[in-house]
Amino acid sequence: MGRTLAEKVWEQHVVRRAEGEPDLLYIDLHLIHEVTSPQAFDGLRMAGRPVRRPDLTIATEDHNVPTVRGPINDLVSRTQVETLRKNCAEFGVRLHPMGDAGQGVVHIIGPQFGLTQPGMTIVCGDSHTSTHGAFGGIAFGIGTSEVEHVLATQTLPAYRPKTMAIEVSGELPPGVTAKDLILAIISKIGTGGGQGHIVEYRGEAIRKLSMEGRMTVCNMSIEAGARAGMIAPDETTFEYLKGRPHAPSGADWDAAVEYWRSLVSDEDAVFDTVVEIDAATLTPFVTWGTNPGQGAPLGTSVPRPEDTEDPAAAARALEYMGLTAGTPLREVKVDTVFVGSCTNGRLEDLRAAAEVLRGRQVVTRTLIVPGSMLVKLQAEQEGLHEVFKAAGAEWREAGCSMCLGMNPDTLAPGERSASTSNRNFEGRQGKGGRTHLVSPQVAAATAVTGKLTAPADL
Ligand SMILES: CC(C)[C@H](C(=O)O)[C@@H](O)C(=O)O
Ligand code: SF4
Repeated sequence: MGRTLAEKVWEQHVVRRAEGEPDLLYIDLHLIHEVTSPQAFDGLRMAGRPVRRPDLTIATEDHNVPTVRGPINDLVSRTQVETLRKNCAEFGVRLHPMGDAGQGVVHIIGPQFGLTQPGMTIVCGDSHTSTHGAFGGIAFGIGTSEVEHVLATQTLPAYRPKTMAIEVSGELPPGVTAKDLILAIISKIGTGGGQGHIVEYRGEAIRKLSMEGRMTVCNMSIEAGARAGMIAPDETTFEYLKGRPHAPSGADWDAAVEYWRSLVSDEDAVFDTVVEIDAATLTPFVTWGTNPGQGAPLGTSVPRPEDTEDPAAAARALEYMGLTAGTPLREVKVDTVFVGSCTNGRLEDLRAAAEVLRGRQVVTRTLIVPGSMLVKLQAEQEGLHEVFKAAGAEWREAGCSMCLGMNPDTLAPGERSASTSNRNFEGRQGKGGRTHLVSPQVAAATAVTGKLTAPADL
């Protein structure tokens, strides 16, 4: 019987297998940030162990950094960042600190450096590690004790998840993005729909996505409860990687591409679960509730709880969100717009937002936060920052920013945002803050009108 892509990559990395035990997997790349690594390094120190493969370990500062640079005033945040610096210096781990040209959100910098490659196993103490699966590897988030295990041994014990295929046929209509697609998928299968599975996104619409779009889709796999998301590598992947600092070159490149081409699910491979979606039926999609599965097409209205899968949860969500069933989503007023995060903080996302904002004015507080300092530099080389500033938006330094309230970029209680991030949980962007997840295009159009809006409405 044929094998799925996930099975191929997994089998390639098993260093020990025993009946009734998790497989011991070799890890090709370990990404680190300040929030989930301190205790892991403490554990190593106490055991008197070094980092096994500092050359396969890379760290950045992202969650706690202020995007208007200056000292970190919050004590917990400052301690986490200082601790990361000390740990990386002591254990010989490459770190991209605040102020460094390579600094950025952990899931943006891996691909940008060409560290993230097809067929790899990639882990990080962070749930959105699934982003890296866009290159055709197995990438997933791990807990702090697992971070310690990987630091010490470059391996990880793990049970092999089941496999799920999400087949996206047809073509996304104009104005409909990868973000709309993944929000629609999560609202269809639910926040638990992918549980216990590695999802492989397949089909014509996926093949047509850019690497940035593929990363947006894989990023949010975790919001559907999946262990990981992945997309088989193809010419789009190779083109993106070619020439990046850590991509192979010369004869090594040719050999790598030859291997990478084998990283596809076999024709006769059998998935445990299959979900089918027709891309042509999709329209811009927004969330109305307090989990990423509570979403609807922008052209519809806030649903009645009794018309949803879980009426009690929907009623609670509407209460928290301050929304009334039946209100057209286009009538929902927003006071803050955030474009950024590891979901939508890449150059393509900023270009899309700039295209909408060019020659227009924002009426909301609007934060445009590049996912990495390299994205910032590239955006500035194209003059995108001038477009944002002329429109009245704030142009910031790289970091997680308003994706979550671990730094000064937060919503005040009762404030409502249109946000290109990936989680709309209660208090996610600040205590009492209300979040609508949207694409960069919808975020930018919303900034112009002050209500949830698609560019086509302008
Ligand atoms: C802080 C970190 C552990 C967390 C995660 O695991 O995803 C964060 O990045 C998030 O997006 O909620
Ligand atoms: S940008 Fe948001 S989702 Fe991504 S790592 Fe940072 S906090 Fe997590």
